[in-house]
Amino acid sequence: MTAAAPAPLVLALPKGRILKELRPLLSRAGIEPCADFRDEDSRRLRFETNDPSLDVVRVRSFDVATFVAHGAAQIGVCGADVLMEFDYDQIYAPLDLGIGRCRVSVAEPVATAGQQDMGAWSRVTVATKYPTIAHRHFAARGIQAEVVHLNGAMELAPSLGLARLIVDLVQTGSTLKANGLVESEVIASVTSRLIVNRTALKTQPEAIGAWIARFRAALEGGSAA
Ligand SMILES: Nc1ncnc2c1ncn2[C@@H]1O[C@H](COP(=O)(O)OP(=O)(O)OP(=O)(O)O)[C@@H](O)[C@H]1O
Ligand SMILES: O=P(O)(O)OC[C@H]1O[C@H](OP(=O)(O)OP(=O)(O)O)[C@H](O)[C@@H]1O
Repeated sequence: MTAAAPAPLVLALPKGRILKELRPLLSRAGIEPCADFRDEDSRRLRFETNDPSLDVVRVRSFDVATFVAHGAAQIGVCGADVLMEFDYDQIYAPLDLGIGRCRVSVAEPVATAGQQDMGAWSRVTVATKYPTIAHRHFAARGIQAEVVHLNGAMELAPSLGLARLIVDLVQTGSTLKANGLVESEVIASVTSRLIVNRTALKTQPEAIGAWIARFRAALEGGSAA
């Protein structure tokens, strides 16, 4: 009797902007998801690849970290912003993929920028989808952040009286500008990372180590397939 093939490893990929930038790197790493993966209308969430030992799942960027932290996916790609927000100890991030380059910043209305001394504040209202990062950032300055948790369109919050400041991602700055805001402080630089589940890496070091090596080779410009 032949032994059953081991279950494929699961690679969690974020839908949205990172995925677009990631496609060439996936190809260089020799990963070709099945045709449905490219079909944005497909309702499938899990896809086979050209390698029977690897399946891909397509989830929201924040959820990539959750799937990998819990070992539901063994490997993933997500932004350093997401890793900072959750700080999961089960996640090991061995590679900076150099894509999804942006920063997590504080922004405020351009009309009142620089007019107030933040050092004198004890509290501030902040709209963000990064409550932990915001709390930590302002706490380090002795300011208690009262966070209004939004999932998008943070830029509307100051003008509509929801919060004084926002903490959000900035790349070109055009979203801030279009909404009358200005970047006042950079909290951290962000790129996307390859992440792996620590337990999976311990129990399947060869298989997962080989995928890390393939991504590393792909980054260095060679084809790893
Ligand atoms: N303007 C940007 N420029 C570069 N990278 C960005 C930018 N905005 C977000 N990112 C990176 O892409 C990741 C996903 O972005 P975001 O949370 O906006 O999701 P999305 O691509 O809009 O898709 P979804 O909201 O459906 O998950 C972020 O965690 C961040 O690392
Ligand atoms: O500095 P910029 O180049 O303007 O980029 C910044 C914008 O990009 C991200 O939003 P995204 O486009 O992903 O929309 P969403 O967060 O509403 O999904 C981020 O939340 C900012 O709104």
